[in-house]
Amino acid sequence: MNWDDADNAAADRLVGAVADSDDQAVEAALRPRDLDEFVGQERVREQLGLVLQAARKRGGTADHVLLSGAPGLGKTTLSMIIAAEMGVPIRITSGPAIQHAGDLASILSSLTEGEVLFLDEIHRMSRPAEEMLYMAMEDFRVDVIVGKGPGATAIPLELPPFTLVGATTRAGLLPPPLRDRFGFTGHMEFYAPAELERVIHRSAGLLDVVVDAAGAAEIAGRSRGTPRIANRLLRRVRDYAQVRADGTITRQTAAAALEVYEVDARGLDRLDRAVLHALLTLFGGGPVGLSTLAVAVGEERETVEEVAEPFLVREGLLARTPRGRVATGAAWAHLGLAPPHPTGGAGPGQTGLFGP
Ligand SMILES: Nc1ncnc2c1ncn2[C@@H]1O[C@H](COP(=O)(O)OP(=O)(O)OP(=O)(O)O)[C@@H](O)[C@H]1O
Repeated sequence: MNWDDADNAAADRLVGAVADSDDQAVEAALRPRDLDEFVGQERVREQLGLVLQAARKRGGTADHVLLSGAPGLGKTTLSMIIAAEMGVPIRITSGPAIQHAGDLASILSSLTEGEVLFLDEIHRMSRPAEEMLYMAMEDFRVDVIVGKGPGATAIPLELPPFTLVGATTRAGLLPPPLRDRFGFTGHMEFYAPAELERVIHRSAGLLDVVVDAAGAAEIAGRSRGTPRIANRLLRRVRDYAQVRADGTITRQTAAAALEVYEVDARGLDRLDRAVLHALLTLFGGGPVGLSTLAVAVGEERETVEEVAEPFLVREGLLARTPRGRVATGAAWAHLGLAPPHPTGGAGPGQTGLFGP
C-alpha cells in the first residue's frame, strides 16, 4: 500500500479539506468567536448552547463534548467557542501526539479548573492513553504508574474538573466505553450552499475584499460543503480579482479564477474529472475494478480510492458496487457526454443506476 502518495495527492489539492500551511496562517483570523457568529449547524449549535448555558447557570464545568464530522467543518473552531463561552482557557492537542499514557498524564495534571482540553483525532490515541482517559473523564483522577514489573505501584492523582472536547472524523472507530463518557455528541454536517455564502461574506469582510452576492454564490457552489475550502477558494479568487480585474469578486471573476485553478462548477478538480472521464470514455461507465481505473488515470489505487472517490460518491456521480466502480447518469450529464445505449455491453442498463 502506498498511503503516502494518497496523503501527498490530498495535500496538494485546492479542494482538499485538510488544512495546509497557508490555511493555518489565516484560519485564526477567520474563526468565528462565539456561537452566534458560527454559521450553520443549527442543531449542534442549539444543543451545545443549552449544554453550556446550563453549566454556566450551575456555576460548574461543562460536560465532555464529542464532535464528529469531516475535516474543515469547524470542530476546532467550535471547541474554541466552548472555551470562550465558558470563560476558560483551552489546551489543544491531538491523538497522534499522545502516544504514551505518561504524555496524557502530564497534560491532564497541568490543567487548571474548568479548562477545556481539545483532543483532535481522538480516535488515533494509543490504547494505554485511552484507558487513562476513561478514569480522568469519569472521576477526574488518574493512576500514575511508577516503576516496572512486580514492584510497580499506582499513585492516584486528583485532577481539577475539566471539559474534554474530542474531535473525530470517524466516530464509529471510537471504542464504546470512550464514546459513552461524553455527555454530549454533536455530529457536524456538510454545509448547504446558502450557509457557505454566509461564511464567504463574513470572511471577505475580515479579509477586506469586496464580493457581491453572485460572486459568493459561485464560490460557495464549488466549495464541497466545507467552510475551509470556501475560505481557500475565496483567497485564490481574491488574487485573481486583484490581478486581472478591479479587485471586486463577481460571478464572472469567480468563475474565471476557478477555471484557472481547474475547480469546476460542482467543485470537482482535475483528478476527480480524470477519474470520471476514464470511467465514462474508456469503460463505458463501468463496472470496472479500482486497480484498472487507477492505471487508466496514472494514479495510485489509494489516491483514487481515498482522494477522488469519496466526493464523487457523495455527489452521486460514482457508485462503488461489488462488481466494480460504476458511473451514474449524473456523471454523464456533468461531463456533457451521452451514455451508451443500455443494451450495448457493460453499460448503464445492466447496473440499474440510470434513469429511464
Ligand atoms: N460554521 C462556521 N462558520 C464560519 N466559519 C467556519 C465555520 N466552520 C469552520 N469555519 C472556518 O473554516 C476553517 C476550518 O475550521 P476548523 O479548523 O474549525 O475545522 P475542523 O473541523 O477543526 O478541521 P480539522 O478536522 O481539519 O481540524 C476555519 O478557518 C473557520 O474559520
